[in-house]
Amino acid sequence: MEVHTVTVNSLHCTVTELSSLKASTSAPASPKVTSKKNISNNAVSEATIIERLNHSSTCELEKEYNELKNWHGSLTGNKSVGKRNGSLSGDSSTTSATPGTKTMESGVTMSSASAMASLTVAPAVVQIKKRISSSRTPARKAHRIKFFRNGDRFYSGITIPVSNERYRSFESLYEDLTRLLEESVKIPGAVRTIYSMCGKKINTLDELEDGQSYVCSCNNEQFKKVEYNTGSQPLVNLTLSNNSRSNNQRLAKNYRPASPLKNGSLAISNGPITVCGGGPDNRIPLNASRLINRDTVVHPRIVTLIRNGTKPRHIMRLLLNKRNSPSFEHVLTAITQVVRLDTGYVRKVFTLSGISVVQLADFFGPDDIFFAYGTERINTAEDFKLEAEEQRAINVIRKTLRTAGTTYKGPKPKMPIKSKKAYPPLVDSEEFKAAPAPDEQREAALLKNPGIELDDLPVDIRDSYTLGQIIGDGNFAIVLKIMHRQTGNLYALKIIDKNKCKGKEHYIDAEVRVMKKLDHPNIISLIMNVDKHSNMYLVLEYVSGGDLFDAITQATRFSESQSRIMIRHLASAMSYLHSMGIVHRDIKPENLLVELDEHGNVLELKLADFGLACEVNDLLFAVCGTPTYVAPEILLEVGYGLKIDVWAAGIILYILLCGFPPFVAPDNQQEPLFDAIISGIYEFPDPYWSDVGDGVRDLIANMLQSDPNVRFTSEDILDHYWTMENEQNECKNYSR
Ligand SMILES: Nc1ncnc2c1ncn2[C@@H]1O[C@H](COP(=O)(O)OP(=O)(O)OP(=O)(O)O)[C@@H](O)[C@H]1O
Repeated sequence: MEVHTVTVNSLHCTVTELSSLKASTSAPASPKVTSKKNISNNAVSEATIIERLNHSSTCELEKEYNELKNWHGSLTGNKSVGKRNGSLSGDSSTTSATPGTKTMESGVTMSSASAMASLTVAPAVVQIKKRISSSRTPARKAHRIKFFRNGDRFYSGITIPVSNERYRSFESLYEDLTRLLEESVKIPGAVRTIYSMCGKKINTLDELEDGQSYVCSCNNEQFKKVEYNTGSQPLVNLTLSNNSRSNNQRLAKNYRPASPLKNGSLAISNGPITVCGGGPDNRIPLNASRLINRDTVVHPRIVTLIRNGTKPRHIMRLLLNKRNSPSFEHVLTAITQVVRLDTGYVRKVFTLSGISVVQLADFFGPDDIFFAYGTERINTAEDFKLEAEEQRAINVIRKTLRTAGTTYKGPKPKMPIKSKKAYPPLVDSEEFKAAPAPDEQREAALLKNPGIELDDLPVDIRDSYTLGQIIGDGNFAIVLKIMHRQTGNLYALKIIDKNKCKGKEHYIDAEVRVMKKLDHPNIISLIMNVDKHSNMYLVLEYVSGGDLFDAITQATRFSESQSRIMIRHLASAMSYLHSMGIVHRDIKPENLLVELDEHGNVLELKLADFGLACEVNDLLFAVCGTPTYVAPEILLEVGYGLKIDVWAAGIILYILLCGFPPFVAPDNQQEPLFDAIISGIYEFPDPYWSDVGDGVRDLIANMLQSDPNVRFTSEDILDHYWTMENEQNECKNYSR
């Protein structure tokens, strides 16, 4: 017999429909379908179905259905229940259909596990189904209903189709809901009651309205009126028709309407959607409006949180940005992580004046101080009064807190002092034209100042290279330009003074060990190394444009497109390093070497100086780095890892765009600088930032996240939309 394909739902619905006709039939057990062979050989003919109809009880048919489901490999159960709203089509089948396969329309329902599954059934089933459908009383079309868990504002709910056919009693709906909720959240027992969103008890299936949401309560829990997570609305609400609009407006009476965002756009509140202005023509899809909401509302800002508890209460700050605040629920989660209530999740948030915060925009409006509550009772009279000590703490915060867009009063903050001596780059050819061959006297004179004897130079280096000018002078090393005699190629010779590194020799070993492993276009390559008694000699790839510190001093600040090139190169180098489990630990403009064009534009950037680099096998605790660029977790001594490099790169990106660092202290004093870094509070002050776009601000905010767990990785930097702009124009894709 020819085998055709329809979805398993058709079999299920046939069983369900048949069962509705046969509910009262008691008959001998039907022959069981237990194997693939049975199905394909017998291929469920019309006769078989009718036979079963006459002899099976509902429960037996259901049992057979379950056996089929268990047998069929493709029935792995997609949890999206009622995905196709009862419409059964062959396109979800996994076996190929022969001509004659039919697509069936039906208002019937499907179980969660069967939603995406397929089985082979004879086309006769279609005929039988049609016959049965026409011979029975008209059925109520399945309604798509969303269910939340009582009291859980974070659970996004589950939408299932509900019809009289599917659920012959409330008990069976309870059973299904218990099973489905258990799959995704912890529930204290079986679902026993269903409430409307206003807390009205639902007693019959007919009271469940299509496209609406309800709350499932387990055991005998009272209805909890919280702002349920309506982040994922039932499909029917994606656009507002006149009908759904009236429904929504009716329900909206129970909710505080969201504040209007843009003319005619939908404002999303924690309840049904409300329309702000305009007629039906202003309708826009919900998901689009959600984006408008997030993109227009969210900008990096620091809010102050008062944790509910015994007075004086804990006061803390949290940086909100597009990464941690894409939705209202995400902000609550971020607040939950910061305030750490004894009662767990933060479920209620109020402004200082006691207004309930119900939507994302409320976190980015005029209020920036919020009370955070869990499930505890709110004593409005007492809770919203601040004690003197609390008020003082808030005043201090207010003094230091300047949010984005504020105008910077006072002198422009300065760059820190350069940590290495700068040497003006010489015109390459001139320098070596003067000394094409080895000139011992000249070379000895060159090395005299740093106190190096010419005889100390390793033979390999003396024989192959001509020494040029000193081009760099760090804390532990000097760097000279050298030329390979045979090829005429330029290199840099870094001579590390071991005496200056007494007790820290392992850093030199690590620098060489790490550099030997590396091969990346944005990382200086190590050509050769020679270890001598008093010095370590490294022959390095040479970069002609000097370091980024000097480039910043020259340019004062860079355009977004120039900054983008640099941050891409830096992130590319970091992501390569980090993929090898190596942290640089001293990323700063002095350690970034640049190739410039004749106009001073940066063409290429390369990461240098691996003197503090090391492999990360566990959390690191050594306090090291350079103050302006040091990450808060280093200062807090809580252990750190690869993400400290991302922090430093965030500081550099900020500097590139405005010419000064985000965290500064008067007279470069370290203590207030460290306090500022630990506070995580910085700003994008006008006029320096007035022409800098939101994209790069967002990237910086993500790189300067105080919490390393939330902070971007180097890969995230490369994937950020601002970094990726105009990517085809440059950026080499390089992998190990
Ligand atoms: N490969 C190179 N090409 C061109 N210039 C270089 C190169 N390597 C280093 N320099 C220059 O030399 C300076 C000092 O080099 P480097 O940072 O490696 O020294 P250091 O003593 O390890 O520094 P620190 O003081 O951070 O320990 C750099 O800031 C840079 O200006």
